[in-house]
Amino acid sequence: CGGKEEAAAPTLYDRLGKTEGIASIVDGLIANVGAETAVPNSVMLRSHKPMLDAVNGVNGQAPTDPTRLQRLRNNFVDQLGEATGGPLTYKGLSMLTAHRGMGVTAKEFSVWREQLEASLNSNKVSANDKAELYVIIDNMYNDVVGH
Ligand code: HEM
Repeated sequence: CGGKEEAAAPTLYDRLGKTEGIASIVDGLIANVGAETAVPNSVMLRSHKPMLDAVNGVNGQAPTDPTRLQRLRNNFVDQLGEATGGPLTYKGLSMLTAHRGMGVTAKEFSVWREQLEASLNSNKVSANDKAELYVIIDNMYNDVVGH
């Protein structure tokens, strides 16, 4: 070596491509969830309808909260950017508070996780890095499901 500083091992945040890579994963997840809400017998539509209605407007009415999805997206990027060891700071609600009143079911969680998996695959995240991210995600299961 000989340098003054050892290079720190890359964090999961680094390996996912830093903020840009995480944003791409989150945008893919959101696109996949959005597409799933449009299929017949969608599993995700029930829980997401209030947000979709607020963003899109109902029956030709103006949207009541056009930036709601964008706020969720930015909060999610911050949350993962922090949880994977990056320099971002999550400023959103706790997972329990964010999902309270939604009554998210185990089935809904598992379909949501499939949308995440598809985004991780299209972003070419390695099996190892996916496993590490799923530890973080699955730790939140009890705060997300059943409230
Ligand atoms: C571990 C898994 C999950 C994580 C990490 C997560 C993360 C988040 C985050 C960060 C927010 C925004 C909180 C805020 O803005 O303060 C949020 C909101 C939301 N989540 Fe999740 N979520 C997860 C699972 C789910 C599942 C399984 C569903 C439904 C099937 C779901 C539906 C929603 C909806 C509908 C909102 C929001 C919002 C609104 O009304 O604006 N989430 N989630």
